[in-house]
Amino acid sequence: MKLPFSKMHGLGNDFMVLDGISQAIELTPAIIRRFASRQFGIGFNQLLLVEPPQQPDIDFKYRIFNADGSEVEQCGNGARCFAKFVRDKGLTIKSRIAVETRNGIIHLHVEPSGMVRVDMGVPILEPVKIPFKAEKQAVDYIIRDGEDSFEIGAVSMGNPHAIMLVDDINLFPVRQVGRRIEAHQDFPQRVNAGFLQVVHAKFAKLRVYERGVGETLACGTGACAAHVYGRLKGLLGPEAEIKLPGGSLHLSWAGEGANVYMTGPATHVFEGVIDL
Ligand SMILES: N[C@H](CCC[C@H](N)C(=O)O)C(=O)O
Repeated sequence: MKLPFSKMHGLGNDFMVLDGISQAIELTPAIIRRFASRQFGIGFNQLLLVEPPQQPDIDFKYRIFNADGSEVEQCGNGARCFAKFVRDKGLTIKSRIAVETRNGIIHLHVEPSGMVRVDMGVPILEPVKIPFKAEKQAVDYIIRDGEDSFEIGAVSMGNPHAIMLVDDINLFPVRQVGRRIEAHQDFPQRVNAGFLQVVHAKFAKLRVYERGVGETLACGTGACAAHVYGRLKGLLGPEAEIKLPGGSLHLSWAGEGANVYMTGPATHVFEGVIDL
């Protein structure tokens, strides 16, 4: 079977995007891992599968799979690319799109500039819902790993994030520490590990070691979670630019109980066909 796909990215966080509306597609974790391989397949951080909605008044459903084949709840950069994909493919003419993911409904607005503003919903801070093993909800937690202990924030944007403040993201051993946090026993579904350097109240730098992938050039939900943690620590204001290695996102969060808004680009790279 020939499988057409679009290759896209959001600030270098790259995706294989599939239209599961015009064609029925059955994927297994092994197939996803093969497609994700940059030597044996297409190469991507996540695979996005667009499907018909299952709820009324919702335009689409989209499913998200990490390069290791695991299906996850949310993807911020992916949401922006999804919005561009469904419009470019003529699956909708709307510029305001409601989409169902594994863990909630998000609302997208494709602006005239082509930038996409995503309402990512209300961040989840209750440990059991992240999920994260903690006695009670707090701003900061200490997790222990062998001889070491790490101070982190824990936030879910539908998917789990641990965020650590660092002095200089370019000098910090993100991959070594990220790998240990991703697999830490206190996160029963593993976790995305963000490393945040606050420059001032409106600007911060971030690197993310993503669950199921490793370090990526950008992580949209990671930027949302980092902004929330930076706000809770009193270090970031309600509007902030967060710069990742692949580029910058604009974040807006009024505070606890409010929705997080993320604005950024979505880029189409090429169309392809692969043998399934
Ligand atoms: N690795 C993430 C999913 C993709 C998130 C990231 N690519 C984004 O833009 O939010 C997880 O396992 O929860």
